Parts: sequence; C-alpha cells; structure tokens
Amino acid sequence: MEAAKDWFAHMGSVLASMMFVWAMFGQYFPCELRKYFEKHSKRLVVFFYPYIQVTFHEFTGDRFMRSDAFLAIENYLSSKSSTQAKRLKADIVKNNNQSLVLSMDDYEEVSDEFQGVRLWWSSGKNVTKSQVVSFYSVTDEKRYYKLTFHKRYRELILGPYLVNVLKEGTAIKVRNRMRKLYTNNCSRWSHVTFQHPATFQTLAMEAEKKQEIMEDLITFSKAEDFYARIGRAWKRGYLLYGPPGTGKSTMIAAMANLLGYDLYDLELTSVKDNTELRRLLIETTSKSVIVIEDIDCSLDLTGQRRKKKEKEEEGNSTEKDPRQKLEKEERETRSSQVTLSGLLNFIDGIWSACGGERLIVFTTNHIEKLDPALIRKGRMDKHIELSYCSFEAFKVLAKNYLSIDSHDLFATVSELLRETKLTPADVAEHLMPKKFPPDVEFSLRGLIQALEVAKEEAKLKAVKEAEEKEEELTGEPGFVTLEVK
Ligand SMILES: Nc1ncnc2c1ncn2[C@@H]1O[C@H](COP(=O)(O)OP(=O)(O)OP(=O)(O)O)[C@@H](O)[C@H]1O
Ligand SMILES: [Mg+2]
Repeated sequence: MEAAKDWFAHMGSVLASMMFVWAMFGQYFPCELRKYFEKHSKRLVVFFYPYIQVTFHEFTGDRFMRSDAFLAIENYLSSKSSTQAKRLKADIVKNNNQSLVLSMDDYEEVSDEFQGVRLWWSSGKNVTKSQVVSFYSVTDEKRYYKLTFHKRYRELILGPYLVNVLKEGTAIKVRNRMRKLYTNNCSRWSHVTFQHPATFQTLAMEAEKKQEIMEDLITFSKAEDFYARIGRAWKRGYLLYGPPGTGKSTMIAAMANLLGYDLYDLELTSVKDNTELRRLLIETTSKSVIVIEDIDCSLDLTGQRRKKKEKEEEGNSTEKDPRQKLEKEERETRSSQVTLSGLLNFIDGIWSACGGERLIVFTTNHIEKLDPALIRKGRMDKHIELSYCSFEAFKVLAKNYLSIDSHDLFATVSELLRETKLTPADVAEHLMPKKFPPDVEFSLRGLIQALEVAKEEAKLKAVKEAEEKEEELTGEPGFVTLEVK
C-alpha cells in the first residue's frame, strides 16, 4: 500500500509538473485547444491520483491566532510522531509537571489507521517574505498539516475520523495545559496557577471508600453522551462534611488533580447578589470544580426554616424604635441578597446552557445546620463524610510521611485510634519528620503520647459533662466516679 501510494504520489507530481508547464505556456496555444486540454488533464489527474488531500493551516484569517484545528491535530499526532517520525521538534509545555511535548518536524510524514483504513499526515510550511519593513530580513512561516487518504473513504475520513482527531487532540491539549485556581474578588474571577500536590494516593482514608469516590469521578468525566441522552446538564454535586482537619480541602485538590480540572474557589460572602452569582457561575469554564467552602458559615443559606424562626423571634423583639427597626431590616436585606434559592437554581440545571462538565463541591463542618432542601439527594449527588483518623488512614499517612508499611508500634497506635478521636491533620503533624532520614520510632512514640493525652482529655470532658447534667437535674453539684482501666 505504501509503495502504491508512493507511485501514485510520483504520478501526481509528474502531472503537477505538466500542469505547471501548461500554466506557463498554455497561453500560446489556441483557446479551443487550451479548454480541451484543461478539461482532460483534470480527469487524468483524478484517474492517476485517486487520493484526496485536506490541508489544515496554522493560521486562518487572524495571523496572530493559531487555528484550533491545527493545534488539536498537532496534539493528536504527538504520540504518532514520537514513534514514527525521524525528525522531531521538542518543546516544554508549562503544565503542572512541565512535560516535554514532541511533534514532527517540517516535511515529515506519519501514518494513521481508522477502522482498518490507512491514511497519512504530512507537515510542511509556506515561507513568504514579510511585508514589515525591518533592518533584518524577515520571513513569515506558515505551517500546515496535510491529510491524504483514498477517495473511496471520503465519508468515513471527513466525518467520523476527523471528528475523532479533533476531539482527542483537544482532550490532549486540555490535559497538557497549565491549570488554574480562580478566586472571586471585586465581582470578578482572578486566577493563579493551580499547583497542589494532593492526590488520592496520598489521601488518608479507607481504601474502599477512596476507590468508590475515584470511580464515581472518572465515570462522571466520561459520561458526556449519557448526560446528553437523558437531557441533564453534565454536572455533579458533592457535599463533603466532617470536622476541621479531616481532609475536605485536600480531597477537593485531589479531585481536581485526578480529572485535570481547573478550580474555582467561590467565596460567597463577597458575592453581592444573585445576579452576580449567576454571572460568576456562567463565567466558569468547562472541566472545572467549583468549590463553596463552609457553606454553613458563608451566608444565610439555611433557608426558610431559619428565616421563619427569626420572624417568630422578631415578634417578641424589644426594638420598639421605628428607626432601629428600619436599620435592622436594611441590614437583613443586604445580607440575604444571595439566597439559598438563587444557589439551588444553578445547581438544579440553569447552567445547562453553559455546556461542558462541572463539579460543584460544598464543604461544611456542621451538616446538621444545613437545610434539608440543600442537601437532599439529587441536588447533591454524593455525600462524603470525612472523619477522624482510622487505623487504615493512619497507615496511608505513615507511608507518606515515614515511608513505612509496618512497625512494632502499629498495634499500640491501632488500639489508641479506636478509643480516641484525632484528626488526620493532627496525626500528620506528629508524623512529620523532624530530620532526614526520619527517626521513625521517635515520630511514632510522639504520636502515641499525643493519642494518650487526647484519650485522657476526652475522659475528663465526659466526666465534666456528666457532672453538669447531674447538677442540672438535681440542682446539687454532681460527682461522677471515674472508672480507671
Ligand atoms: N485525609 C487526609 N489525608 C491526608 N492529609 C490530610 C488529611 N486530612 C488532613 N490532612 C492534612 O491536614 C491538613 C489540613 O487538612 P484540610 O485543610 O484538607 O482539612 P479540612 O477538612 O479542609 O479542614 P477545614 O474544615 O478546617 O477546612 C492538610 O494540609 C493535610 O496535610
Ligand atoms: Mg478546608
């Protein structure tokens, strides 16, 4: 097939040369003869050269903006170029890992296959003298990729194949891009490079739970067709809850890293009203995680229930002065301009118009404070509890911080962790090596001591609470006996 293509290509160039000669000297022939020759020479070319060529130029229209199709093809061909081309160009892409991207040099060719059909991509460039007046000689180089395939496969290649090339190429481009962390201030998103090292591998949590969350995320990221078919916006809501220091923010960074998404950290307290909230959310790009941290503290997001309760209290209010009342009302309208319903409208699919996938993640330390309307299933697709450090989670931290899988002191740690509540953040702090290489035993003994102190404190707290309860019941100071094990 390669040989046949070469032969056809050769014939094509012979014919092209004939056409060139004809273009140069054709004018000296009589008009009738010229028309006849032109008509039949095209047929001859088609007969001898049954291949179709499609050219994708680097610049189309705007000479400062590289064409999206060209960039997608460059990315699509990068893996094929690195295995097939003899001359390659290398460039460092400033993504989160500064990876090296290879592409074929000019006038190279690589082949590809699609549904059993072979086709070829070649690269080239048009060099023109620049119109710009300059001391140095300036030339304009416009590169292009040329796709060659047999005319028999016109529909397959111009349809599904090219769609696939552009889709895959764009996905590689997105994967290789520099990711961003956006924050909202003064009604606008501003961004910095997102470079957080957290991964699910280093996240301390039970392996099974971790696996389930990762699978859920990956399934979501690949479910474009599914969401389109069922007519739902391609988005998924997560609610992460648990005490401070249990890894909620760390997990969000790990989620963004796993999927290669950008991160939008939405600070609700600096959003003026629902209109601004709508605009900020619409401005988010696809392949992003939108995070609203500590929703219980952000605003009056607990909805109607709390408002109703406040109204009831207001009935018994002592503010008789109308001016004071007015001020209070003004204060309330100002603070409640971003409402629960405003937020839920977006979550319920208003932004389906935006297209592209988005994850929305809420975090809270107090799930019990949230209105059930906000957290019912369907609105938040997945509720994830991050809790105190279990032995399994400890083992992940021990591996991360001390590079150990087991130790004689693990049994003591395991027993103490079962009786005590220490957050992964606290455990991590004790495992953090004070020198390198780390003194494993010293770190583990430090952790054991902290666990014992926490255990004692918890016992004393329980005694105090019991005494207060007894005092409440009897009106007498209570004494509870501490059972020592
Ligand atoms: N599950 C965990 N796995 C690995 N590291 C953790 C975990 N939980 C906490 N840490 C460590 O503790 C630090 C604090 O954790 P993080 O900020 O994720 O907690 P949080 O749950 O978001 O707390 P808050 O509710 O206060 O926002 C992190 O920098 C991380 O190093
Ligand atoms: Mg946090």
